Formats: sequence, structure tokens, C-alpha cells
Amino acid sequence: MHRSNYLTVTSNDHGLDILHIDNPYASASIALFGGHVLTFTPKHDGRPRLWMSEQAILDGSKPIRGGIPICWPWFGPHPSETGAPQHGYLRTLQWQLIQSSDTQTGTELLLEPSYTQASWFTSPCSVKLKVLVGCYLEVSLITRNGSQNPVQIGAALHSYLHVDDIHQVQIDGLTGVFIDKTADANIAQTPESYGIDAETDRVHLCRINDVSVRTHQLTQRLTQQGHDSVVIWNPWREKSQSMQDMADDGYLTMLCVEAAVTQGLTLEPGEQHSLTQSIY
Ligand SMILES: O=P(O)(O)OC[C@H]1O[C@H](O)[C@H](O)[C@@H](O)[C@@H]1O
Repeated sequence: MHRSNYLTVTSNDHGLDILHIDNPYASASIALFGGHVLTFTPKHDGRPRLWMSEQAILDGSKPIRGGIPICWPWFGPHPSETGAPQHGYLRTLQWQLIQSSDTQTGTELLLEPSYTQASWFTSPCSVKLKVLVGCYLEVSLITRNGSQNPVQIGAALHSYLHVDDIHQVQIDGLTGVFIDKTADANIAQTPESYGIDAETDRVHLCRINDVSVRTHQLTQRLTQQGHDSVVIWNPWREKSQSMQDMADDGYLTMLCVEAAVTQGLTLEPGEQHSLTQSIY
């Protein structure tokens, strides 16, 4: 196995293994629990791009609130099984590091979950997560259908962006309609001037590749591929207060911009699909 010169591995107080990358371009950390990118800070401006909850539970008992949770093989609640976990089960599995190497664009890591089949999803699919830590962060979730039959999946790279002040946020690049999960899944039109001033949970039904989140201090550009939706989520005050792993005012400095497959993607036998998001 190749190993990056810029990689170190530590354990946190609860025994979770954390990969740390500190290369000429950026620093980043990834928990093997969930294959979960926790932090990413490019060195050209030193500004952390990802938000992590002050009250995130980092002991392996719950999904981690912040960074980039991996949702697979469904997004949101399971379509029929009420006992199945929200957003699938990969975000609470132990993952392994398969490979790491240094390239001209940064450090590349390849991870895979310890298993992919569960009672709610018995198809033999393989999953890998490719992470590039460079001037920008690129995360690709790669699914391969290893069965003899077509398989349907959903997925998301559920990225929590750090923003200086949610009241300043303007989202650029999204157009078309969205499903408003805060209003009985009504269909609504994306506003031209897109700010956030209340609980927001919107599934934008679009394959738009380029989205930006602007505040006075920073414009964060995100690109997506392999998605059928972009999800925008901020729980706002009341929901933040009700969440054990979020500070009451946590909503003020975060915004989720998620590259997602929410409409069901069919993979033919042997077919591979990549869901990719880059954060600049
Ligand atoms: O609390 P979680 O299971 O991590 O989900 C957090 C959020 O994820 C997505 O953005 C969904 O659209 C929301 O409905 C959900 O509340």
C-alpha cells in the first residue's frame, strides 16, 4: 500500500481513529467512523470550509453532526421500513483506509466501509470513498453494482459548510423548483435572491454543477457531479435547541449544501456510479 508522507493517524478520547492530512495545500481530518471528513482548511486563506458542531458526539454511538456525513444507500427516511436509520447506515459504520498517496494536486485517500449489505439492503454493491485534499477538497462516493440484477440507490454527500453569519448568506447558482420539506413537501420556485432567514429544508430537483455560498468574508464555491438534487438545510433556532448534538445557536454559523441522489438511481449489473462534490 502506498502511503502519503503527509498523513498521520491518531485516536480521539473515545478511541475513534482520525486521519490527519497536513500537506503544502491544506490540512484536513477524516474519522474512520463513517468515512467522515471532519475538517478542511486550505492554506491559501486559512479559512475552515466545514462546520463541526461544538456538541458533536464523537464516540461512535451516533452520526457525527458536522463535516461531511455519507448518506447511502438511501437519503432521508427509508422509503418503506420505519425502523431503518435515516440517511442509511454507512455514516455509522467503521471504514478502512485502503490507500493514500501524494500527487501534484494534493493527497489522495481511498476508503471503504467494513460492509455494505444490511437487512434493508441486501444487494452486493461495493462502495469506495475517494478524497483529495488539495487547494480544494474533492470527495467522491463510488458505488458499483456487483449483483446480477439492477439495483436502486439513493445517496448524499451531506456537507456542512462553515459560514460566518447565516444572516449574510446568499446562495448563487440554483434555479428551478424545489421540494419544501418544511411545508408538506410543496413544490416551490427557487428565489432569485436566495438568503436564509428561517428553517430551511429544500430538495432542489436539479443537476446544477456549480453553486456558491457568499458572505461578506468569503465566497465558497461548490461543484457537484453524479447528483440529481442539491439539498439546502438549516434547522434554525428551535430545531437547533431540540438537537442534543447541536448548540442552541449552532444554526447561525452553518449551512448544509448537499450533493444528493434523492430520486432513485438504477445501476445495472456491473455498473459504477460516482457522486462527487468539490469544495473550493
Ligand atoms: O439529523 P440528520 O439525520 O443528520 O438529518 C439532518 C437533515 O438532513 C437533510 O438535510 C434532510 O433534508 C433533513 O430533513 C434532515 O433534518
